[in-house]
Amino acid sequence: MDAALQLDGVTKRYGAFTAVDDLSFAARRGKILGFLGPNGAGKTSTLRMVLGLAAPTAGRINVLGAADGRAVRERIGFLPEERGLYRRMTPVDAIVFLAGLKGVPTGEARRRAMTLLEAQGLGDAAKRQIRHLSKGMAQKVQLISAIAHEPELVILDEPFSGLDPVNQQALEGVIRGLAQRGATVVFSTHVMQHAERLCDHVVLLAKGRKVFDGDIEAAKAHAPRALVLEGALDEAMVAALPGVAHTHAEPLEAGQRVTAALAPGANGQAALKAAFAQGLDIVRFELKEPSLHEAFIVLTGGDEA
Ligand SMILES: Nc1ncnc2c1ncn2[C@@H]1O[C@H](COP(=O)(O)OP(=O)(O)OP(=O)(O)O)[C@@H](O)[C@H]1O
Repeated sequence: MDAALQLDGVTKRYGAFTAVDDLSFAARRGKILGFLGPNGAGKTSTLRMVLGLAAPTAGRINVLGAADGRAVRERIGFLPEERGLYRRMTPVDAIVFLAGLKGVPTGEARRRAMTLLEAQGLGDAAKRQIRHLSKGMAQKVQLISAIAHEPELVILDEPFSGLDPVNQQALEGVIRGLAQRGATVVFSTHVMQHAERLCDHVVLLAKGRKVFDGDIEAAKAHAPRALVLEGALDEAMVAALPGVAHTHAEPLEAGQRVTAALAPGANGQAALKAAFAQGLDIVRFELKEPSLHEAFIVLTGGDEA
């Protein structure tokens, strides 16, 4: 199987409420999959079913050849959304203990723990009790404890939450490193910027249903590109340019900024050429690609991430 993880028609109901609705997708080996959706979309419920912490109401899961994560737990690394480690243990001891549960001999686990802690700038904190570490440091230790047994499949539930921008960037580096050494990474997030930078593939979930499955470029193609013009402009003239679907104007100190959303497939260069040909008083222009966040809003029908 080319996929490390595959879901077919997976549904999870809590009583009459459907949290995950007929969900199918696959995470290819050695790739980074972003599992995206607003709060309450069903991401955690899905990951819990993959791990075998909850049973699907319907559908099938194949994770590293097993029906759920329990039979292959030594080959999976998991960072839960709820954080917490043994507060009176040191980072090294916590990592060695958890790696030991996954079959890594103590000496080897200690060596890996020190290497990973040092790589994360936590060499000095390695032998202090976890309760004395900052929240961000403790979170890094928890991440390390999820990957010290060198799992084939790494599942991270909202790994960026609670980290400052510097540590978020460091975590992006860790995730890239995991994929470079051949691991499959699945991470959930409601922050699109991380997914946009990291993912080979994204699955978007809204209210339990999959609304998109594909690469970042394909996701972005769902949102309009825009031509942004600044100057002493007449909004109606911009709206009449070829390929412009609708416009939005904001006042500037001098003149205004008109953002013209382009119709699907419209040629932005042609619209810009026409703007100059018509003598519009343009002092600045930009052809703007949509962000994944903008695509997400279109795909979820305005359900903000
Ligand atoms: N054990 C449960 N019993 C009843 N409802 C639940 C249970 N667990 C989750 N839900 C509901 O299912 C929906 C999906 O929750 P889930 O935690 O899977 O979403 P999520 O996408 O991970 O969101 P978040 O990022 O907020 O954790 C939510 O409406 C939640 O209230």
